[in-house]
Amino acid sequence: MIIFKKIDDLNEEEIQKIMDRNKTNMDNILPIVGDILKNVRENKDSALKEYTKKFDGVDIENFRVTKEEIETAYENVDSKVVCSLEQAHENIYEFHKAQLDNLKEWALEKDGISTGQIIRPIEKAGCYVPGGKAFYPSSVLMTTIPAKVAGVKEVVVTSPPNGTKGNYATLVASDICKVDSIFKLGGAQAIASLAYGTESIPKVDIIVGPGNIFVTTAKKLVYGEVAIDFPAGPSEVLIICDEETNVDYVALDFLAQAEHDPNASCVITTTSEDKAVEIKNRIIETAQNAKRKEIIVKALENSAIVYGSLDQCIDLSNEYAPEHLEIMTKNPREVLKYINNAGSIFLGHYAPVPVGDYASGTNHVLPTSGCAKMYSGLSVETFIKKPTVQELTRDGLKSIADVVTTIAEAEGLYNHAEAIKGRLK
Ligand SMILES: NC(=O)c1ccc[n+]([C@@H]2O[C@H](COP(=O)([O-])OP(=O)(O)OC[C@H]3O[C@@H](n4cnc5c(N)ncnc54)[C@H](O)[C@@H]3O)[C@@H](O)[C@H]2O)c1
Ligand SMILES: N[C@H](CO)Cc1c[nH]c[nH+]1
Ligand SMILES: [Zn+2]
Repeated sequence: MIIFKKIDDLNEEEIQKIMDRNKTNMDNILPIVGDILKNVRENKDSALKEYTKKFDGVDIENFRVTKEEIETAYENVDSKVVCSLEQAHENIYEFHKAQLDNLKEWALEKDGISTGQIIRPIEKAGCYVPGGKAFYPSSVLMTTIPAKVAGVKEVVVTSPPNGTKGNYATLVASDICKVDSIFKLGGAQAIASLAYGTESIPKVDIIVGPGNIFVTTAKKLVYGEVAIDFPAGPSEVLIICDEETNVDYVALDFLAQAEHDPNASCVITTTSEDKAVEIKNRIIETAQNAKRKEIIVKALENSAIVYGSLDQCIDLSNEYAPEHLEIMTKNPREVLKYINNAGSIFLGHYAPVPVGDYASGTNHVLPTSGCAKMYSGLSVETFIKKPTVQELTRDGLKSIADVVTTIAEAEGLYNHAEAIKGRLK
């Protein structure tokens, strides 16, 4: 645990340490990822093969998953898993369909000037599905369902090959989601291939999905060449507690996030020192016998428990802008009124993050490392463009002509002014 302290006693360095969570030293990562991007851009499939051998230990001839591989995947996945993926699909689809239904085209009409916004999907989306320290068939659902609901024509998935057999449940989830193509390819090289295109991998218009530091850095570096969703790196949770909070639940939820990655981070804020001590002891005790203990112990090092007034807890949470925020206080809806920055918010004692990770319907691809200050999680809107439209009658043009020509001439752009004047002669 990096910090266990009263909020009032935190110095600037300690606050910064909490806000920085797991910030990896980018001096080491940037050159590695930069080289990967350059190599893939220049050498395409041959570079992809080289990196897949180097980082995933797999010799690969064909990146594209075949029909036969999908059939084999179904044979190897428990029918209960298939059913659960289908049920989760239903809930996630329903939630995202509601997002689409609430996205409206609209128009304004004023003095012969009609303006408005229309809605159009992005045409090609690449969905990155992680597969390093854990498998993420659920991320197939979370990335491809909103794309499909938005009306994206071509939705492709890439995920690390994980041995020659691939990750069966990821393939099954992709089939359930009617993904157009699936590729056995992970890491920064997968992001590069989707950004630039190779002999095997199509260039896309937007790349979305979570991933480790290599994947997230690659996404940031190809931004501009393609659209990206936002940085969705190592998982994090901040839990706001008070005297009423059940400490067992806090410990469980802490571990559920920590098990994702040694770089995952968890912050607990609570209203008294006694409660903070109780929570700390319970977390340490629970971690002792936890599965995936090795990862959890490392993630604990990126974590903090702090205590102060409820207002201070809320302020700290807003400043931290967590990927997931759990409010396990007496009146969570009251606290919610003051929350400004969080990727996804879980209220009360019976809404642990894993329900949103898998099946309640909300999306689990969420901004990390403070990006919830400026981004929302993945949604149908991520895959939607909103071109503006205008149409003017002659009278409409007349009514606005003076304003337009005056500003155009003030900018020295006389031909802009003429485009108006020439029509009204
Ligand atoms: N924020 C979100 O919405 C969200 C959702 C789900 C998961 N996650 C996070 O996604 C991450 C998944 O990470 P992961 O590692 O399990 O899977 P991953 O697929 O992101 O990364 C695995 C790939 O990383 C590459 N790689 C590994 N070591 C490398 C090295 N030394 N140099 C270059 N490339 C290397 C390999 O190519 C490998 O295929 C976790 O941090 C998890 O917390 C975030
Ligand atoms: N908690 C992760 C987002 O940080 C999402 C996830 C997928 N599977 C399990 N959990
Ligand atoms: Zn999770």
